[in-house]
Amino acid sequence: MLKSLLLRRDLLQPHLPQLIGLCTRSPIHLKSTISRRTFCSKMNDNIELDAAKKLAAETAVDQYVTEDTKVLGIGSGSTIVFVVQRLAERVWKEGTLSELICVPSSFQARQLILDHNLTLGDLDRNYKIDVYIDGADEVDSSLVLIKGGGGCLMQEKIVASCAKTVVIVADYTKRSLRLGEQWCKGIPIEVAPLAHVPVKHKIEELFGGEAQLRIALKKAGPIVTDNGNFLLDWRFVAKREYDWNEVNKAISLIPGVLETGLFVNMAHKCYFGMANGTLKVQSK
Ligand SMILES: O=C(CO)[C@H](O)[C@H](O)COP(=O)(O)O
Repeated sequence: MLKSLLLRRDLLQPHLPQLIGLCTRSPIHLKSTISRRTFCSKMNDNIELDAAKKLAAETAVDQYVTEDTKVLGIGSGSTIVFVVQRLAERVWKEGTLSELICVPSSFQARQLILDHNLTLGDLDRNYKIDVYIDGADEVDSSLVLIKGGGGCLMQEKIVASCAKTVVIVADYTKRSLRLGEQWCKGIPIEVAPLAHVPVKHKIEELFGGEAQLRIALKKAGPIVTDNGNFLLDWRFVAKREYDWNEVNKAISLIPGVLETGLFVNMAHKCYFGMANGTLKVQSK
């Protein structure tokens, strides 16, 4: 039928505009146009986000890592990749920072240090850290951080606590006035596996909201941290006023809680790469 129609082009010709209109308006066509557009705008968002991360990361490295920096703590996440790349450039292309030792805060950070041929340190030998650079999931106006979206909060907090200066690098989506404005996945809390249910209920009773066990995507069951523990993501009550210092202390005291993803009074400076290619710096 189609073949015979195509052969009679003379008959089809006058109706072509309507036919084309029909085709372009068909739901399937519309759907694929929309999904192509969504795909493209997601791609653009990612390119913009990566540029913002890179700018924040490179500026922090260039301003905070000098020949006097002997030991540097390396955080975890996607922004940290740009930090390590810039460090490798400084060491291998520019021939500087030859004595720099890097202390990792996770399996990922350790791999990054090794992959870039930087000198790997550890807290046994390098427990005095000059500068710690890390990303964050959200940073409020007082530099209180939510960390642990990538599941590495416990080692991150330990390494950060050994540093004289803690510098945060992030893209513009992490910047907020109040916690919860940007990051809606909750505050990560690392717990001993056998305690995940009692800890969940205690947090909810004390502070409201809901604490959920983090489930793996490509494995059946919960996410297991680098330290062999589970994670709860506590979605607090967004409208409630919390004193994050007090909340952090209270949650840390619950038996079975190993660490919280609330970093209070730890960060000294935060570099945000903005969507328009500029940089915003926030200090204590
Ligand atoms: O806390 C972290 C990992 O546990 C990361 O620093 C945080 O999730 C930010 O990651 P990214 O740089 O990918 O946005």
